[in-house]
Amino acid sequence: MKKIAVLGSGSWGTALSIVLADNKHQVHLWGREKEQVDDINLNHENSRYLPGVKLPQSIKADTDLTEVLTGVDTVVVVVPTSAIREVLKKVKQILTSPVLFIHACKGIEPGTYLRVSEVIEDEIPVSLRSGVVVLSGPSHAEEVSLRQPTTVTSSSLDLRQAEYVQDLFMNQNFRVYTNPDLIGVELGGSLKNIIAICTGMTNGLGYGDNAKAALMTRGLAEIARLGIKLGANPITFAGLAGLGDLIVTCTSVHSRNWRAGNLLGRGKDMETVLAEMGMAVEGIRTTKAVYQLSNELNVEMPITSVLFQVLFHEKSPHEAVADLMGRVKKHEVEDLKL
Ligand SMILES: NC(=O)c1ccc[n+]([C@@H]2O[C@H](COP(=O)([O-])OP(=O)(O)OC[C@H]3O[C@@H](n4cnc5c(N)ncnc54)[C@H](O)[C@@H]3O)[C@@H](O)[C@H]2O)c1
Ligand SMILES: O=P(O)(O)OC[C@H](O)CO
Repeated sequence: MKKIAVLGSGSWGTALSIVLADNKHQVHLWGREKEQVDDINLNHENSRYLPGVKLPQSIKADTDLTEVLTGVDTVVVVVPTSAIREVLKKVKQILTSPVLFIHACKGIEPGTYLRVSEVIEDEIPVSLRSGVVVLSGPSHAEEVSLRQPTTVTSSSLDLRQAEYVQDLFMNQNFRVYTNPDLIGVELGGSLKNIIAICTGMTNGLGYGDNAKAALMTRGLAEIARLGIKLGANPITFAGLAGLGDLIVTCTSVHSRNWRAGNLLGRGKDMETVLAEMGMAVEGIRTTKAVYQLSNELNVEMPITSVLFQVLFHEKSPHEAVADLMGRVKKHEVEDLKL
């Protein structure tokens, strides 16, 4: 049994805490909202993010970050990527000895184009980290919290640390594979959100499964194209952190990215959509980062590019579809550049 700090008491931080508590680890969950922390401690529920789910009584929540970090050597970071730096800056003020950072976030930082493991390395001095591991894959918090069968991937530059994380989380409902391709695993988990917004949007426009399959397939081609350029192993995109997560996010009503896209497709504006969601929609920031990065690297990403125009330059979803369908003719496989 280990004492583990989980930073972020939203949907995914809470669901991962359930997995760790089921594995008999002592979970100390940090949340910034007192109301939520009290709900977890007193009612053993997180009714704002996972209504109706009973949490193991062993999970203790706290708003005091120092308290949560005391005596731990393993820290799971599960806040939206927009909050990562802010949280890490607080963490490094508190730590006095190195900890293993596990992150379960899916996004790319606009401006720097850094993956979350790179943001951790950027913010946390070597003297305060013993390693960085990502846990990613097709996993909706709503299903994990009900202990439904789920498979994910643990990845790190140090395979032994990925295996350590595999052992921490793995149980009969939650199967964890390892993959040494940190770049591919982080990119797969982040970039699928862009495509999920698009599939939600086409559903919102009234289009069906043909459009969804087209976006997922051609979306995977452009994810792989950028990934290969950045040094990822192309095979990773056929695995859990690639195709697996693309499927689960593009086809599920649980997905916040899909739902946000769906509302946009139904004609709602971005401000209304974000207010209605009230949860992290990672794909929006990631679209901006990836659009800019792909332009800098001269990697063709037509789906990301039209979504960027919809999200940030008021292109209508109808026009975006017309742009994609009216592109010059192409060879399919040659276009993959694998
Ligand atoms: N929800 C899922 O099913 C799921 C699955 C896999 C990965 N993820 C990833 O996990 C990450 C977190 O997503 P989530 O679903 O838990 O989001 P969420 O919207 O459900 O919850 C976000 C949590 O972060 C907290 N937060 C926001 N800004 C903060 C800040 N500055 N300081 C401290 N806390 C802050 C919020 O209070 C909230 O508790 C995202 O990168 C997401 O892509 C989510
Ligand atoms: O709800 P989403 O769209 O953030 O997706 C959640 C997970 O990333 C699915 O694996």
